[in-house]
Amino acid sequence: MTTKSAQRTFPVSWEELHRNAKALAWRLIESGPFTGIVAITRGGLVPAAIVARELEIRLVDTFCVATYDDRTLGQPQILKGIEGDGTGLLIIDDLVDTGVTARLVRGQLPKAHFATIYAKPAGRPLVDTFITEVSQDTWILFPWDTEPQSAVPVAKQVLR
Ligand SMILES: O=P(O)(O)OC[C@H]1O[C@H](OP(=O)(O)OP(=O)(O)O)[C@H](O)[C@@H]1O
Ligand SMILES: Nc1nc2[nH]cnc2c(=O)[nH]1
Ligand SMILES: [Mg+2]
Repeated sequence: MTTKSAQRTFPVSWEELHRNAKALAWRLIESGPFTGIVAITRGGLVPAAIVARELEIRLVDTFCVATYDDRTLGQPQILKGIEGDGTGLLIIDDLVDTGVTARLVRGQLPKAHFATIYAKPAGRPLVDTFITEVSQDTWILFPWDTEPQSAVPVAKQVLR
């Protein structure tokens, strides 16, 4: 999704992220066992760490791909892939939006199980397991991309 079409933001706290990643682990129990986890960098790193802890999987690798520059969708660039067809592997990313990243990774690892915490409608058919669906015009703000700052008082925000 590009900046122009994103109309609302959905901030996610560390606590919420942790809770949702644990919920994902619970759901994935039925789809395993998995021989290892592949985190899609960078967004999949934190969710993959939590799922690896919950599923007691110590073999964790990365599939390094860059699709967005800030909020602008581009051509996905593979910086590091994974050998093989993905048999027995669990791929974790933070979300699917347009599905461009997921389509690329699935093409490389067709036998792997693909899981995300969040899914938007366009990317949803590309994910095997996810926890929360958000609308296509929502931009999810992850805790690693945000910092607390002073908020403008409500009275000052009201147009008179
Ligand atoms: O379904 P799509 O439209 O492909 O969007 C989803 C991808 O976009 C983000 O990654 P990004 O390329 O921004 O890199 P990052 O994970 O390093 O932040 C996100 O982490 C997913 O990997
Ligand atoms: N942080 C973030 N990255 C994205 N990449 C594609 N869609 C999104 C989104 O909604 N939030
Ligand atoms: Mg990513």
